[in-house]
Formats: sequence, structure tokens, C-alpha cells
Amino acid sequence: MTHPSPLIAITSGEPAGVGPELCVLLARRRWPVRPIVIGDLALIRERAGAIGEQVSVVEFQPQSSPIEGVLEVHHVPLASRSYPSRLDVTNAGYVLATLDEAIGGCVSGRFAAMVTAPVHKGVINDAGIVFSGHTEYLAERTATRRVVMMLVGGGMRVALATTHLPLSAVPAALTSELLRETIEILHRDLVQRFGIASPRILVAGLNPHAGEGGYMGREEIDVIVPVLEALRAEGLDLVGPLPADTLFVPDKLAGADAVLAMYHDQGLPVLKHASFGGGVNVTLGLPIIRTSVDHGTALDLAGTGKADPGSLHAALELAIAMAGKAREIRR
Ligand SMILES: NC(=O)C1=CN([C@@H]2O[C@H](COP(=O)(O)OP(=O)(O)OC[C@H]3O[C@@H](n4cnc5c(N)ncnc54)[C@H](O)[C@@H]3O)[C@@H](O)[C@H]2O)C=CC1
Ligand SMILES: NCC(=O)COP(=O)(O)O
Repeated sequence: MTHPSPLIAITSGEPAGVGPELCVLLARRRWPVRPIVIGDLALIRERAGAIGEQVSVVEFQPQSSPIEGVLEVHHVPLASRSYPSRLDVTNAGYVLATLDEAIGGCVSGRFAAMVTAPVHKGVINDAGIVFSGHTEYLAERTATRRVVMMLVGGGMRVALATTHLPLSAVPAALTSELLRETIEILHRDLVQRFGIASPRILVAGLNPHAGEGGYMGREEIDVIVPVLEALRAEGLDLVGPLPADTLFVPDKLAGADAVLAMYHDQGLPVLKHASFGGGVNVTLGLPIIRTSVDHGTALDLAGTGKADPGSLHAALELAIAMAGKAREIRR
């Protein structure tokens, strides 16, 4: 008996950005799952036309069998017609509706995972909706108290202890509770979602030279070291706190399964330098699987067909691998 291919939701993101056309390009490849784009059917057809892609775009019918080379779209209507590069606050609710559709489908088990094309945080906030990113939105919508953002690319996995907050707010946000829970989630998901039996995690310090014995900041002494010692006593393989400037040299990374950076721009520039266009953003700690592109809406490229689909492809590949691991665990 043949099993139907798992469905994976691909949210098409900000309609004026490159997300819709990157979704169109998914149809060029054969996937071992059934990718279902979530977005406005007419928009996806329009963007396929704009970039000269000859692909049949049809409305997703759960009862029908997938047809090779045909792009299936679960239709969520735009509020207003969208034009490449032209942000429109009236479509902010639409963007969130596509996310809600995918989240609901993952929670109910209809979708095996969700993959997100980029959204524009600014225009959603301009519409009067407080929104700092998918990561925080997914946590709220799935009632998950703590999630961890991790990027995968260039042979590295880089997780973040803090994400979208001003740099000046980072030290106060780095509490023992946050750090402990972040490391626990990272360790657990590396085991369960990535199949790494005993992950080794390199942990960065916050301050230059990891605080230089307290002369350049005390967060290492007061927060990071005590948390690492407590978790090591529970059997976790943690190295650090390491000075962030030399943590990413190849010798240090060899043998490590992941790096934990203390803030967004401590970890991500290194990873993006190594993998931009092919990196993947994963949200750990959720009850569902979510991966995403490593780039933003690229409004400067929207509608031109010049945007590189590599990161969306890598995000779908990783979601497929993670969904496969989840099926193995359930068996
Ligand atoms: N996963 C998500 O939803 C993400 C959303 N964003 C949002 O995107 C918006 C724009 O952010 P920016 O900082 O301008 O970053 P961006 O990634 O949109 O653009 C930065 C540069 O990278 C280029 N670029 C981006 N994606 C590309 C691709 N696929 N192929 C070729 N070149 C590409 C752009 O043309 C631009 O020159 C912001 O609102 C930001 O919050 C940013 C990162 C991730
Ligand atoms: N820098 C990563 C980013 O902005 C994407 O965040 P999210 O929307 O995946 O939470």
C-alpha cells in the first residue's frame, strides 16, 4: 500500500516582497512531500507571470491527487491587490491569516511542517499590530512559553539566547532562567528533531573576551558560568563561555553540534557570511515544525525573478528531514 505524501505548508509571506515568486519556483523541483503554498491564488499566478515562469497554479483540493509540476495553493484572499515592492498596510491581516492557516494545520496534524517565506515586520506594525517576528508569533499562537531561534547554514547551527530586542536591553534580558531554558530546549531539540544523541554546544560569552575575568563585564561570572555548571552536572556537554570573536574559528567549531550566541548580531553575521542565500531559520521548542528562509522581503528584487530561491529550498529540505525524524519517533 502506498502512503500519501505528507503535506507541508509554505506561507508565501509579504505579498509585495519576493516570497510569492520564490514559492512559484518550488514547482521546478520534484519534492518527496506535497508542498502547499498558503496565499492568494491570483497573487501567486500574477507573480508567476511577472517572472515568466510557465507553471500551472491551481487551488489546493485535499481530496485530489497531486500532479507533478503543478503548484498547489491553499487560497487565503488578499485584502487589497498587491504590487511588487509596494507595501500596503491593508494586507497586514492577510499575512497573519496565512500564518494562522499554517499553524492551525500543523497543530491539527493536517500539515507535517510549515515553512515560511519572509514577512515585513515594519508594515505589520504600521498596521497597528505589534509584531516582532514569526518566532514570537508562533510561540504566542501555540501557547509556548519559550522558543529558541536557530539558524542552520555554512556547516553551522547557531542558536540565539535573545532575538528581536534592542542591544541595550540584552544584558537585562539574559537571566539565569532564560539561559537555562534556552539551553535545555536547544539540547532537547538537537536530540529529538535532529537525531544527535549527545550534542556538544559551544556557548558564547556576552562581553568582549568573555568578560576578561570581570574587568569587561560581569554577566559571564554572575549568570552564564553558574548556569553552564548546573547543566553540566545534569550531563549536558557544554563548552564555554567562550569569547565570541574566536568561537567561530574552524578548530573550535570542529566537533561542535551547535553554537549558542547571546544576541542576534553576535551569531547571525557569521552564519550569514558563510551561507546567505542557502541558510535556514528554525524555531526550536514549538510543538510543531517550522523552518524559514534566512533573508527578508528583498523589496528591491520583488517581481524581477532575480531573487535566489536557495534558502527557501533549503528550508523545505530541512522541514522534510525534521518531519521524517518526527515520523520515525512516532513509529
Ligand atoms: N524570515 C523573515 O520573515 C525575515 C524577515 N525580514 C524582514 O524583511 C524586511 C527587509 O529586511 P532587510 O534587512 O532589508 O533584509 P533583506 O534580506 O530583505 O535584504 C537584504 C539584502 O539581501 C538581498 N536579498 C534578500 N533576499 C535575497 C534573495 N533571496 N536573493 C537574492 N538577494 C536577496 C536584498 O536584495 C538586499 O540587498 C524587514 O522587514 C525584515 O524584518 C528579515 C529577515 C527574515
Ligand atoms: N533575523 C531573523 C529574522 O528576522 C526572522 O525572524 P522570524 O520572523 O523568523 O522570527
